[in-house]
Amino acid sequence: MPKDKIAQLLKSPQPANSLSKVLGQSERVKDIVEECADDLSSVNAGLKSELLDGETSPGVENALEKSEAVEGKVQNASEQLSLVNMALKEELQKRTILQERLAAEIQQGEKARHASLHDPLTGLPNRALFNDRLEHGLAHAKRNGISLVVMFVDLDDFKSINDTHGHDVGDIVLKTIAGRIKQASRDEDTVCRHGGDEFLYILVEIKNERDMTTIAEKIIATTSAPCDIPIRDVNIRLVIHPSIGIAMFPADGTTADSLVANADKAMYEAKRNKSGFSLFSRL
Ligand SMILES: Nc1nc2c(ncn2[C@@H]2O[C@H](COP(=O)(O)OP(=O)(O)OP(=O)(O)O)[C@@H](O)[C@H]2O)c(=O)[nH]1
Repeated sequence: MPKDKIAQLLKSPQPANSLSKVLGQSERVKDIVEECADDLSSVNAGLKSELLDGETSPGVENALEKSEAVEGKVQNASEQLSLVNMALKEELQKRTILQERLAAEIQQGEKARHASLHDPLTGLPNRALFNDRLEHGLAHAKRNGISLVVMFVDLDDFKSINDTHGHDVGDIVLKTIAGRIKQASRDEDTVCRHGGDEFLYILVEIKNERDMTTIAEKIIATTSAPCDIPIRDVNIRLVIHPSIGIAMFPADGTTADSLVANADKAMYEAKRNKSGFSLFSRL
């Protein structure tokens, strides 16, 4: 279901709420009618006892007949109202169940949408969402004549962590590093898990090479901070270094594919040289 439709559904007055208001009003009317029936009943009982005592004026018998007829009608109305209110209650229950089901389905749809666009291990956007954001970012950059940067981040010797300490420790390291890079990024930028130990980072409106360098150094610093991981009563300290390749729109590529491919090439250069990061424009 489209997002705006879901928002509209959630904002619109809940049908069960308005029905519950109607039911409340109807219950109050029923109470009043029942009160009237009781009042009439006691008036009529008084009139009857006067008739039996023979202390009546000539019109009383007539009045009692009419009043008893009204009492019957009011009682009937009260019974009818009881039936109406019972039907309203049933309808209210049905609508409440439907509303709950709809809310659960909307929530499930949202969860499925989130799962299809995010990496289950790190919670970061996945490749599909990254591609979408990159296409949008490029369209925006082209329209406004501004820059956009793609950074390709790959962890060095990550395989040895899995091999030495096991896959579970490798997973904790990936989650930790993902969280750190995400925390170091600006809200308007996108960090995604490209797969394995690779992350992609889209930065918008980077003004110059010095800014790119500063950000790359920040990612290296946050990634390389020691990871303390408790396993089976011992604490192990791991230090992971990244290699980062940087490609900038429009100088290093004008399409999503070319920017990612060129950032990847620059990353390999950084890995080869053990330089931390490398700019595609300098290869
Ligand atoms: N724990 C864990 N490991 C993963 C996951 N996905 C991929 N890997 C492992 O990540 C490792 C990636 O290794 P590579 O990038 O090929 O090699 P590397 O050791 O990092 O070496 P360089 O990249 O050359 O520095 C492989 O051993 C994969 O099995 C994951 O979700 N969890």
